[in-house]
Amino acid sequence: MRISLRGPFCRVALRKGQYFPAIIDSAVLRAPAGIKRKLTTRAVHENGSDFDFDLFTIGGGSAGVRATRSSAGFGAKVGLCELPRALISSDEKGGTGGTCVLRGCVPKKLMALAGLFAEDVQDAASFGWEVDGQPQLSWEKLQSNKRKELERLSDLYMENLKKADVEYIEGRARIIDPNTVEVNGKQYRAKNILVATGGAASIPPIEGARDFAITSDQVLNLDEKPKKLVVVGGGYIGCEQASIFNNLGTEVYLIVRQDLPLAGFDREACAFVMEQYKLRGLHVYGQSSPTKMSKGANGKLTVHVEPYKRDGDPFDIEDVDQVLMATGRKPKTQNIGLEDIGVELDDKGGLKVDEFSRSVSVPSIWGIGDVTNRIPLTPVARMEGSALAKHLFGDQGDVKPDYKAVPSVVFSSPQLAYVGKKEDAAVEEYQDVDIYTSTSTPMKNTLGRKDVKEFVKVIVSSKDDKVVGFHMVGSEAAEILQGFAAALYAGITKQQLDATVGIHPSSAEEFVTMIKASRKYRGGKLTEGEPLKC
Ligand SMILES: Cc1cc2nc3c(=O)[nH]c(=O)nc-3n(C[C@H](O)[C@H](O)[C@H](O)COP(=O)(O)OP(=O)(O)OC[C@H]3O[C@@H](n4cnc5c(N)ncnc54)[C@H](O)[C@@H]3O)c2cc1C
Ligand SMILES: NC(=O)c1ccc[n+]([C@@H]2O[C@H](COP(=O)([O-])OP(=O)(O)OC[C@H]3O[C@@H](n4cnc5c(N)ncnc54)[C@H](O)[C@@H]3O)[C@@H](O)[C@H]2O)c1
Repeated sequence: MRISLRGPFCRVALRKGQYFPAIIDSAVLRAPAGIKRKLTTRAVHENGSDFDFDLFTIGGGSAGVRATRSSAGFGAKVGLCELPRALISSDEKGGTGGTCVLRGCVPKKLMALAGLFAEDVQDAASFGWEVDGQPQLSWEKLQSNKRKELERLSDLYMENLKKADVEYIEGRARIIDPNTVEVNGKQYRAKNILVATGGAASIPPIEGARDFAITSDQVLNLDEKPKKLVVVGGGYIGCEQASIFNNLGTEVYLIVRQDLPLAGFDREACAFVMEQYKLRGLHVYGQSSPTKMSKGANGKLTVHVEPYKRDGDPFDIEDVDQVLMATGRKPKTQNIGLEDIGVELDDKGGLKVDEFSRSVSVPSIWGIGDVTNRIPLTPVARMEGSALAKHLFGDQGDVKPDYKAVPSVVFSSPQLAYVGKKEDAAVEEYQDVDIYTSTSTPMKNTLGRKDVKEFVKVIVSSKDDKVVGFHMVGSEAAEILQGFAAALYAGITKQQLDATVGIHPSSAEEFVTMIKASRKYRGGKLTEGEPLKC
């Protein structure tokens, strides 16, 4: 099939600097029918000069790669610049695949899976398996196999970009003017510049932290397994890493500023997951924050912890091998030229964009993924990338990212997953709300670790019977919640949920078998059931 482009600038740049008459083979470009609308404006005259690219992307992480490949799929001429590869990131090092592939989701999940085998061995004994001696973990083998897999994936990302006819440029990009990017001393002109530079760990000004503590990049690449680890910060990274190392046999101390970790999650689910962490031997200190860390002559660290916004005694954690600062991440918007061309940033340094991901101050600049400080998750970064490609080069008119039902999971042990509203937010928004909860022992644990429990919660807006939130704490919560996220997106009612036949025996069936509400709110006030204690 062939498609023709119309208009005065009816030509197409298939390779940088090479222009061809406007008949292109859509099979090569994989462009769906009817994409002509925006391609007629691609890589052509503006201010009297040709552009090298329709779109130039800075950053080859989840966001940048998706936007770039999708744009190329629509027939746009696209370039992408990424830093040379390294597992520990810096201003000069990065690598295709970005945080998710090289120092985020993927290595984290591999490490989490490694830790779960220890639990499995424990559970297997209650099913009659006899394992001779204590199973031993080869740290070196785990790290080396993990590294190979990350490199394989990163290479694959690069190959796929090249297959999609994207011009790949390795180096550090800097924006020179609203349509020019410089890499390795060479300038590239682009009609649109996409900033997808992600974020980096931020370390608060705690005495000794910059000298002695590590970030998530390093904790995923340690040469030796720490015997004793202090994790500062009760967010996603803090809870996941604390849990992972606890499962791998490290003595772990998790320091959390609030009473409960995971501030953005449902309080009842957080209280439940924290009990499960403690049950597995994790030391959790709530309402606490470290104020100092120092290194002794034996190379071991001491962490001084003070109560946070409460009375209480300070204490020291001694003989510590590593301190992980999991205290949040900052968008990477510095030293790439944004400030020089007047690109507006938000108060946390994120690139300020409108609902279509366009910079609010410089129209040729676009931003997606973690750099924009919206929802810093890989599937969201990808969704923003797809939406942008459609918006710029597709045939569906204006397209914006859809944040209607973004599910989220903490890959700790157990996992905590949710989609939709948490209880307090649902009550505030809908006023009349029914809460259904259930606690159970997973079948896998009925013969052994009986204190391992799972928790599910369904939140319903009672006026229209719509389910507005699903929450789960459990070993398979991530796998189970994905389907319920689709149901929530589609607007499922509680009646429809009740009419759904369960899968028996499973943990998932709890979601479709809860008949009686645990609590009810009317007019924003609790009218039935016990108030929440957390
Ligand atoms: C430890 C950890 C675990 C995580 N786990 C999960 C998870 O389980 N699930 C989930 O959904 N999300 C997870 N995340 C979040 C997820 O990794 C990010 O939301 C996602 O990677 C963001 O993608 P991005 O493309 O916006 O940024 P990034 O993936 O960070 O990509 C940005 C890229 O830009 C490059 N770059 C920066 N500056 C320049 C420059 N000047 N020139 C050229 N290139 C440049 C960088 O090298 C980098 O490769 C995790 C994050 C961390 C840190
Ligand atoms: N499974 C996942 O999807 C996953 C996993 C990891 C990261 N991520 C993404 O990456 C982002 C960053 O993760 P994160 O865990 O670094 O950030 P976060 O914002 O989730 O958590 C940071 C935590 O550090 C605490 N903190 C900050 N300063 C502190 C101090 N001085 N003392 C004690 N505690 C302090 C905060 O209260 C907060 O609880 C997340 O928002 C998430 O979107 C996702």
